Amino acid sequence: MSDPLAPYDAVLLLSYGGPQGPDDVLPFMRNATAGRGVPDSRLAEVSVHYQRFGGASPINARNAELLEALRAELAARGSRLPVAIGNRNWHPFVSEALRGLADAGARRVLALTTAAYGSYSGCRQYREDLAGALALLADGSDGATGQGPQADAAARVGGAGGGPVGMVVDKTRPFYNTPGMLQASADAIVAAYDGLAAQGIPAEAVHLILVTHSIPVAMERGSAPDVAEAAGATPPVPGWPPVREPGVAADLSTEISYVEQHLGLARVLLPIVAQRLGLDSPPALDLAFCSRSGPPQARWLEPDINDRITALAQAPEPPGGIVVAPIGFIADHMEVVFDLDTEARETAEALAMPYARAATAGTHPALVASLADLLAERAAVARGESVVPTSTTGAGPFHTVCPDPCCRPGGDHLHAHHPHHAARRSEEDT
Ligand SMILES: CC1=C(CCC(=O)O)c2cc3nc(cc4[nH]c(cc5[nH]c(cc1n2)c(C)c5CCC(=O)O)c(CCC(=O)O)c4C)C(CCC(=O)O)=C3C
Ligand SMILES: [Fe+2]
Repeated sequence: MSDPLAPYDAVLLLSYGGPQGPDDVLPFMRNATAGRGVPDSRLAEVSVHYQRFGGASPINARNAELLEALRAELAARGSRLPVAIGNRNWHPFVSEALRGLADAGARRVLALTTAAYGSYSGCRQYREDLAGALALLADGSDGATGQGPQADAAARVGGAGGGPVGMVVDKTRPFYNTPGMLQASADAIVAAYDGLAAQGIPAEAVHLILVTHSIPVAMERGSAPDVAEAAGATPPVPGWPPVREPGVAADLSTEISYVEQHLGLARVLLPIVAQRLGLDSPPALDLAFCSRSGPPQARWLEPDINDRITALAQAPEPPGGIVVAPIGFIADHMEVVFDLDTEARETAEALAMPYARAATAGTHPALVASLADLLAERAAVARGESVVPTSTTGAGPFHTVCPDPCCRPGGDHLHAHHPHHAARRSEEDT
């Protein structure tokens, strides 16, 4: 009997990676910042965050839990495919994971990222990581030589297999718009409100702030620039039929930017939260950002979560408490345990503002089920079946291969194929 995920013969969970001990912190930070214009001062500052946690990022344990939950879910659905984890910036690197799968006989791998939203960082860059790892595998050099983090990985894999391998890897689409993300986010926010209610703060008095990772403004623009125009279509509307022909990358009319993806989730999430808490109207839509990086002169998405908390606390009628919900992350990794549980909490405490941080989705069964559905959806596409992707928001991105205009890093790379747009945008920037 064929596997429900056929034609794939392995699954790869693609993630960011994090140090496993104090000695890993500096080399990990060098990998994470290499060639990305992150100043040494920021590298040093973030290294201290990791050392505060004994040099080990919680991302490794959280990803191990997700891997186990996903394995169990796929097994329960009758799949026998091996599931491995491969990271961009630390062991096991993508090249190490693919070599392991190849040595076990895999040749057609389906990759799923731990990034829920599409942008260069969360989408195209993972495809670049896969391409780099596959190039090493194809000439067998992953066991010996190479460049950058993958090469470092390769040097340590040494001879596990070593020979050239031809392998194909496909990737699933971003999954912020799946039912599992919606349900896990709603459950977590309701639980955080309940925590404040137990301290005597009624839901009506609470202000909800949704939080995600800041990215450069240029990367936000590159995440879905002028895609409606590129497709010759009207902008995305709820209920747009997101039908995709087998083998065709995307319906460009449903491609929306990184920020718009968060707002799309928020618009379906807030009424559910209100209903479950018995509120007369949904909480105000308030999206803030954490973990700003990059050089000081670069523009990143704002407001920063700390600035937002300060502004609320100093408003004429401050809320009775705040719930901070990190919908941008699916697990409690460093951005969550440091930037939110440590820094933002201190900001709130200094202003005597009651603070509750909503849980991340983690291994919420609804999320794990949606991730398994996503793999099944992509496998059906690979088999040539016509598939209507599930979307709680009515919009994408649904692509599994970035259409040319989307998921661009921004900056000089933005609009490389649209010089007239580049000119217009640089005017806007000045
Ligand atoms: C959109 C996005 C996600 C969410 C999607 C996804 O999950 O992929 C994400 C996740 C993560 N980011 C992480 C860690 C870091 N991110 C950095 C730097 C950067 N992140 C960026 C964006 C994102 N990052 C960007 C545009 C940069 C600037 C440099 C560059 O363009 O790459 C740096 C460098 C130092 C700094 O400046 O902070 C570090 C150490 C960890 C691991 C945490 C742990 O160890 O527990 C995770 C899950
Ligand atoms: Fe993409």
